[in-house]
Amino acid sequence: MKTLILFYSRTGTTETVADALAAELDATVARISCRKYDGGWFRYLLAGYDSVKGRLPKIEVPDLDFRSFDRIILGTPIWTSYPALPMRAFLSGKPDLPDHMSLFLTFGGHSPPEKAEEFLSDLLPGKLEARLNISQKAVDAGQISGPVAEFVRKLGDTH
Ligand SMILES: Cc1cc2nc3c(=O)[nH]c(=O)nc-3n(C[C@H](O)[C@H](O)[C@H](O)COP(=O)(O)O)c2cc1C
Repeated sequence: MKTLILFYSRTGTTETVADALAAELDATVARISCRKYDGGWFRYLLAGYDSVKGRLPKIEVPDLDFRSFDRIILGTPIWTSYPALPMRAFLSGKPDLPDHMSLFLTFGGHSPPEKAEEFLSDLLPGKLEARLNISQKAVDAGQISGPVAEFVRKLGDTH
């Protein structure tokens, strides 16, 4: 099964999970970039401010034919209880995505991930096949192999 993992990551946490999933699934990994929020504290504050306002930024998306993949797994951090703006900007462009979509979120821990999950799933066609929420603390502590294995198992159950 040809799998794409498409993620946004400002500080590397979501990227770590993307790489771990890619290794398990033999998947292609691609990154959505957004220069506006790259950097230190000022960019962090700007990201938070824009997120509260719902101000979608300009992003760079890899030039890929998304329909050529059997399934896509989207990965994003949570910002102000919502999916990070670069992922929201990507989906608001109504990309032509396959029916088999899954999702993973990373978060700092001060908000439950369900709201961001529902927000994203409303922007996607069809039902999500598998979901994974993982805290930055777990990623930093290297405690992701269990949740990653569980997510991969769920994906396997759907095909
Ligand atoms: C602007 C901004 C807002 C955030 N808001 C939340 C939040 O509402 N709830 C939460 O649990 N974590 C929040 N976080 C923490 C991130 O979700 C967490 O650190 C994430 O793992 C970072 O992923 P990354 O390293 O891939 O960018 C926020 C981070 C940023 C930069």
